Amino acid sequence: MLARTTDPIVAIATAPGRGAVGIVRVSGAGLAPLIAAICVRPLKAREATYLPFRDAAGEPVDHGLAIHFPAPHSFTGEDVLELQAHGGMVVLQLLLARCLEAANEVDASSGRARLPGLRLAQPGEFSQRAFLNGKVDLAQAEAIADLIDASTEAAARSAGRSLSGAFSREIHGLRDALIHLRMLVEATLDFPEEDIDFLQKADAIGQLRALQNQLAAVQLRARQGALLREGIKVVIAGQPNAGKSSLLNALAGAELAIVSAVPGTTRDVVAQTIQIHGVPVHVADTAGLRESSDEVEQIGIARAWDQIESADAVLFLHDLTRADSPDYEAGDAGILNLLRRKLPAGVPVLDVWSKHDAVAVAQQHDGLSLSAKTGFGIEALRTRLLEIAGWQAVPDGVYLARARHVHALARVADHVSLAADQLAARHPALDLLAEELRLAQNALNEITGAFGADELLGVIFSRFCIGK
Ligand SMILES: Nc1nc2c(c(=O)[nH]1)N(C=O)[C@@H](CNc1ccc(C(=O)N[C@@H](CCC(=O)O)C(=O)O)cc1)CN2
Ligand SMILES: Nc1nc2c(ncn2[C@@H]2O[C@H](COP(=O)(O)OP(=O)(O)OP(=O)(O)O)[C@@H](O)[C@H]2O)c(=O)[nH]1
Repeated sequence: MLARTTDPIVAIATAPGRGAVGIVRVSGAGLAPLIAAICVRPLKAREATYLPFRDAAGEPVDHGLAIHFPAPHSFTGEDVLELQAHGGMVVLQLLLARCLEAANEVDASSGRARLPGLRLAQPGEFSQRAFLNGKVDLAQAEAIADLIDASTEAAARSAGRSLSGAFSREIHGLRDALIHLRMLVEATLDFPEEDIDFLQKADAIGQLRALQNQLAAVQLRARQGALLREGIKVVIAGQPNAGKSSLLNALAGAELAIVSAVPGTTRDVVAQTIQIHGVPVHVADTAGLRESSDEVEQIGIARAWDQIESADAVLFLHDLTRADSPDYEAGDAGILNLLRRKLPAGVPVLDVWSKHDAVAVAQQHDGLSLSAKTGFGIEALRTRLLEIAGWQAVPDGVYLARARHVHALARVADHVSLAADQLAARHPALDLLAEELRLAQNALNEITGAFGADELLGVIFSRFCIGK
């Protein structure tokens, strides 16, 4: 875990490797003495200045652009210095080392180190400071990481939406509605002579219902967003030669796994992430399941079972060309039995009939028939996978939410629903009602990272006159 500190920090901000430009970024308080040591000229606030970056002997390490963002108007809210140099790893390492060295040099005018305590930043530390200094809330800070990690364009777009605060604004809207309700309930508690009529007059039930609708809409979008971020894991399983590797290749549109008529070709797991309408689907091709005396094949089969046990969905392949052989069918039935026993409840197993092109008369089977060779049925499978994933296109787009947000929202919904039960009761227990609403707000606050009960008190006292 990242501890909360205010030491000055430095890091290479750009990706490792070669690039046209690379950036070394420093954040902390009072960077002026450091800037004076490295930059040959003073820097104007938030203005790029082209100059040599000097080493201890005054020799240029590189020529580049330096920008000083004085606090609080920077990414972190602290003083930030950016050295935008040429993007070679050695150059950037030299600049990084130069920053650490210059920080420890004694400044002639003050007799102190130029930037005492400058150290390498830990992962996420710049963003953590942006959060601690109120530049972004927790959901936005997470969106920065998600934007960088986005594996599909849809995921990147929705992370961008969260970063700009669209998700946080929805959470704030819910929070305001909750605070308003709590205010009514707490006032009723504090001034018992107002009793339950007061809640009725204020249409507390109507307000709670509106809140529930609003919450359901946010939950839907957050769930879809979490799906875009995390995707689902689909495992292709079946007997040897069923066409598993061919199906993976057809879905991926590339020759990833070896296809051959020799049963037992695939040994290791071959995994590939494909996109279906922007949803990342992590597909794993596995070794054909059968009794085997081959040691390597046994290891492959054990790995196949490991994959199956962590799947969100299993595609079970049946070879149509062998479907009328009783032995083959008995083999499939046996594996399916085992599969259902090993899989956690709720994980769907989709029966997929392969090699549709190779049979003269297409028999009717439950499930999906397809041909990896001709592509027949592949689109239908992709659509089916999206359904299994629970994907729904949401108008106005989704926010790139995390499982954490989805869980927090579910807890909010639970508490709000318990509050609704109380309110609907003939004799509502106001203290329980107030407590459920308080817990709902706490769960909401976990999403944006806003805590503090004073917030609520502030609102109550600003709107209610105690003398009333
Ligand atoms: N060169 C560079 N590019 C970058 C970053 C960076 O740190 N350096 N970023 C790093 O992630 C992102 C941009 N994030 C930033 C967020 C806020 C401020 C900033 O100066 N905020 C001030 C002023 C805002 C304003 O003028 O409106 C502030 O919040 O007060 C800068 C970068 C992406 N591009
Ligand atoms: N006609 C036809 N043949 C197919 C199709 N899919 C796979 N095959 C053939 O079936 C054989 C086995 O295919 P693979 O994809 O290697 O099967 P697998 O299930 O991965 O096999 P193992 O690695 O042994 O578990 C190969 O000869 C493929 O060419 C298809 O859609 N149509």
